[in-house]
Amino acid sequence: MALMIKGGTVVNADQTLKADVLCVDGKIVQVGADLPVPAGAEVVDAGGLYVMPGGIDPHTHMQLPFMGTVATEDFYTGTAAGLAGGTTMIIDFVIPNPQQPLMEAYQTWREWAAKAVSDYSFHVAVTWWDDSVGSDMERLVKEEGVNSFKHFMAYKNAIMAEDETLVNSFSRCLELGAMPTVHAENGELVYHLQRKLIAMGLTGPEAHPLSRPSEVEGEAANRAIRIAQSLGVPLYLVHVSCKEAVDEIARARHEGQRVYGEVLAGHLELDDSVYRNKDWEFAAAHVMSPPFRPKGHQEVLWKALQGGTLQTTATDHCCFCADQKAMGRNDFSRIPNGTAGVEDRMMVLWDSGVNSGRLTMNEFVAVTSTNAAKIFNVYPQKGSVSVGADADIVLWDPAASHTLSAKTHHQNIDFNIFEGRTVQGKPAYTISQGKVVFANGELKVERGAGRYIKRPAFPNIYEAVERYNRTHVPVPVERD
Ligand SMILES: NC(=O)NCCC(=O)O
Ligand SMILES: [Zn+2]
Ligand SMILES: [Zn+2]
Repeated sequence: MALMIKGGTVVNADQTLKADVLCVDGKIVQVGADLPVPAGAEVVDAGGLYVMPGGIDPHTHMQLPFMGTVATEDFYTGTAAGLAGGTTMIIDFVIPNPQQPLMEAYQTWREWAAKAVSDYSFHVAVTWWDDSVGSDMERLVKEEGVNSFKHFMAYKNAIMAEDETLVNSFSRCLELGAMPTVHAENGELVYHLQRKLIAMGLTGPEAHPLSRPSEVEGEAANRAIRIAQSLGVPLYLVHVSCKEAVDEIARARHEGQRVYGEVLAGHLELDDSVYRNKDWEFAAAHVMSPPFRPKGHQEVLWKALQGGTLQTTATDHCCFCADQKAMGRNDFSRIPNGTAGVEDRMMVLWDSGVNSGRLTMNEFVAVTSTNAAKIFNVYPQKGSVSVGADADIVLWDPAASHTLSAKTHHQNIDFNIFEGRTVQGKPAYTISQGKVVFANGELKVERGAGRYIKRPAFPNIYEAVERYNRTHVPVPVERD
């Protein structure tokens, strides 16, 4: 099946050029000026549009069982919503219960994800430790194409990884050529502050950010970074939300450590005043962790993204509706944590990033797609409009505007944290595996068309990591 994208402007992370793009059987086979249209090819007129790599959201939680309920967005509805927003690949998370074998959890998530309509991949969480976990990590890397492992430093009495687990798992990641990632919040402190606030009579959503102040994230970010430094392993911090964590990443990078950071569209745009809204449901709908931060942190995050301290953008898409949020009516610590955004991320990033002059179009592509593809080692199969790449493409209309709203979005949730915001710049067409799956506001998706994408271990930074570690092996002092 051939698809010709005619007359557009190709925008990659490294260059912009006027070119046609020919896709055959799901791959890009030609990029160049005035390409002839093969007989029988479908033609899409990209005049006035930017032809960019489809977005990669490296942090989603479709149908996650969490805090006594299950996220409403599943792999079918969630990947469809992603396509409507120009995101053609997600990296979701397998999260085993403590003591559950990693392979068993992985198989469960693979079954759940079989209905996805766009390509997807998995990070696997390490929530506990013994030798069998290390063996399963090896199988996941070598047989299943998993090259990143997640560690929740928060959620005590549930999925929190203790320091012992972090040290063992990070070391195993180094041996296997995988990337350790962390949700950086000091779970012990969060637990303590939650109990203290409730004892003081603060039971509403306004207490949520007070139980997880930015120093709680800064401490955990520093701890994870220092553990990674001691072991000589690279590290990726998910949903970096505050100045304290940015400062730790900047310092580590300044000192030559390979540390990467992700920021969520929500953390860039919203502040913690949402939790003090008089409407309980509105405030609870914003409960996610780390929480939205006091005014000032957003600009720090934007500068860190612009300056390269943070490299990727994500959503942490994790949908809970009003009836689920109501589980925490009398105790904010029981409000299921999570907000949506997989459909909105690219539009918000374009509007606040490119339209404001914070990001060039090429930088936009880097932070919404290419950098994630590189860090998680699927580049240039993903994250690039180039010959040989997967034909996952978004045709972006910079002139069109769109109002983000729960009334019109495709996300399976009754709330939108960007409700009512009108953005300029949106996908006119989304192409997945060489097929038009979203055009002029209409989705044309096929249940199960999404493929599981294997991500090989030892991304190219590992060449340098291993060489560096080899030249820093301690040697015993020779004595008589
Ligand atoms: N972020 C959030 O509040 N929910 C999903 C789980 C996580 O990523 O921490
Ligand atoms: Zn998290
Ligand atoms: Zn998450």
